[in-house]
Amino acid sequence: MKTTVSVRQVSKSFGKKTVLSEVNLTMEQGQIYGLIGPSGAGKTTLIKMMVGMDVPDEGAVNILGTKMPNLTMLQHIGYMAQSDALYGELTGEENLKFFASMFKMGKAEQKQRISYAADLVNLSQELGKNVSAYSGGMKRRLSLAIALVHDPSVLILDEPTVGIDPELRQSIWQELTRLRSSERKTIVVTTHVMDEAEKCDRLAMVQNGRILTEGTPEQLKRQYNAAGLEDVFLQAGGVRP
Ligand SMILES: Nc1ncnc2c1ncn2[C@@H]1O[C@H](COP(=O)(O)OP(=O)(O)OP(=O)(O)O)[C@@H](O)[C@H]1O
Repeated sequence: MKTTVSVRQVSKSFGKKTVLSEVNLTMEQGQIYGLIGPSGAGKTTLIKMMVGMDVPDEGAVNILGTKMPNLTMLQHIGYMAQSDALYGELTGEENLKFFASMFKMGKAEQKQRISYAADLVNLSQELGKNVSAYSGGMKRRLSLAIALVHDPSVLILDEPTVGIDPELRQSIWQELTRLRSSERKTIVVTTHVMDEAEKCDRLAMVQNGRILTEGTPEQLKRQYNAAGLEDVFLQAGGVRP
């Protein structure tokens, strides 16, 4: 197995508040890796370090063997932030073209990738509309399409399915699973939804900037003798005995 994302002894504070404390994680090619934990646990801060938008005070994050932040790595990383960074006055298609143009891609490939990404999130029929007229769910879908448009080998998705209806959520997860299995992508995803956590190959439970526990969903349930992941989480966090 090839390690694609490596987080080593990462600590981070904002002022006096310690947000991450000696975090170690290893993610591999062909793996969906879930980060779960309560609001404010430090998941987004960790993800921003993977993307290179923030730097650790201590420790290091490596993506595909390269220490982050590193601008050239952006070609290999697809990032979907928690809040959508879209141009409202442009159409969906223009947004996709704009982001695609930042990457090395021929015209024909760009067209094919835009059509694939828009199809995947079921937006093909809406691409001509200005994004300011999109619903919240449509904006999330467009953000996901943008994260995928340059065919990155590492996908980092911060709560990708918030505001997306159950049917599309299911088809997005089907596609994430296919990208993992057929294209051997590494997919890092944060979620608050336990049935999405069940679909991950491995999970890390984050609380107060520390990794409480880590493993496959099955391992975690066995370790805590729990029926479901929610129970594991409550036990690991000391909420339930
Ligand atoms: N730039 C910043 N300056 C100061 N504090 C920050 C900054 N960014 C994050 N924090 C704080 O760090 C803590 C962790 O935030 P983070 O966004 O990483 O949590 P999270 O686990 O992603 O939460 P959620 O599930 O709600 O997205 C919070 O207390 C937050 O207020």
